[in-house]
Amino acid sequence: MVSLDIALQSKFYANSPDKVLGPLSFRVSPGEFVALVGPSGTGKTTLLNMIAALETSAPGEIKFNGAPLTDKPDCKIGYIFQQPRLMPWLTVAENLRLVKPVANESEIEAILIKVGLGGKSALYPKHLSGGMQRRVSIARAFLTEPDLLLLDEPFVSLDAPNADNLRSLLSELWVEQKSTVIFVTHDLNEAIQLADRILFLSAAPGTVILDTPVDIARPRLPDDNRLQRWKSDLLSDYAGLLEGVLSAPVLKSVSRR
Ligand SMILES: Nc1ncnc2c1ncn2[C@@H]1O[C@H](COP(=O)(O)OP(=O)(O)OP(=O)(O)O)[C@@H](O)[C@H]1O
Repeated sequence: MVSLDIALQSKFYANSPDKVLGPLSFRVSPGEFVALVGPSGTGKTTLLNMIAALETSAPGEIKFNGAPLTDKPDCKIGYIFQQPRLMPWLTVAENLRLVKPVANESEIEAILIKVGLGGKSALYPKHLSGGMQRRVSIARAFLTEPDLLLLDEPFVSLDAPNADNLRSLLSELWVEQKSTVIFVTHDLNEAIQLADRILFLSAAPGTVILDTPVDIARPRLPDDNRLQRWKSDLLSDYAGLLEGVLSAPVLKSVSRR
């Protein structure tokens, strides 16, 4: 588990004059599950990439346990992308070993059993359904027991039962491993179900316009009335503030649910 401190004035890409992010300042405590919700193009993926050192940041803008991020962060980071990104020419076990070459067969099988894929280690991605491939990507992230887990809309475009199953699986693994989590989503219901705290980002350039704890005791099931009540209260308390965020095209369907 790590704490994460973000303090950045601005983020630009070299090939564009437009500011993507900033100013942005927040802290994530060890073991905390934070959801980032915001309109499309507000820099959420950019921020995750900066935290994972896949994108440049200035010295001191990102700190793990109070220490500035370096090219090789000295904490284990798991990253689950929108698409599973499995190597099609490698088996399930070989895909998992990409992140942990020393993992032995029983370790691989143990994590596959946890994600409901026991006995599937020798299969190739093309033999798996879309939902199963996402399970492999979750197994790959948790195999390293990450201190910090970054998730970028991992359940988008899945059918509702599959997405529900994978959210439960994510919650179980998080409770077990207690990684610090940053979860990007467009789905407010999903954020409320999973997160300890939600940060709402403005339209680009992304800044935090609302930082709210989700004070609902766990476990939280998707059809739990407390989630809907909490959402209604949030939307009535902060209607004006969140209007821009929740009326963005990609979020419209969510706020109607
Ligand atoms: N490598 C890059 N070079 C230049 N501009 C980029 C690059 N990557 C992203 N951008 C731009 O930065 C802005 C933020 O993109 P980003 O993908 O971080 O937003 P996002 O909030 O994750 O969007 P979405 O919710 O649609 O996934 C966009 O305008 C995008 O076009």
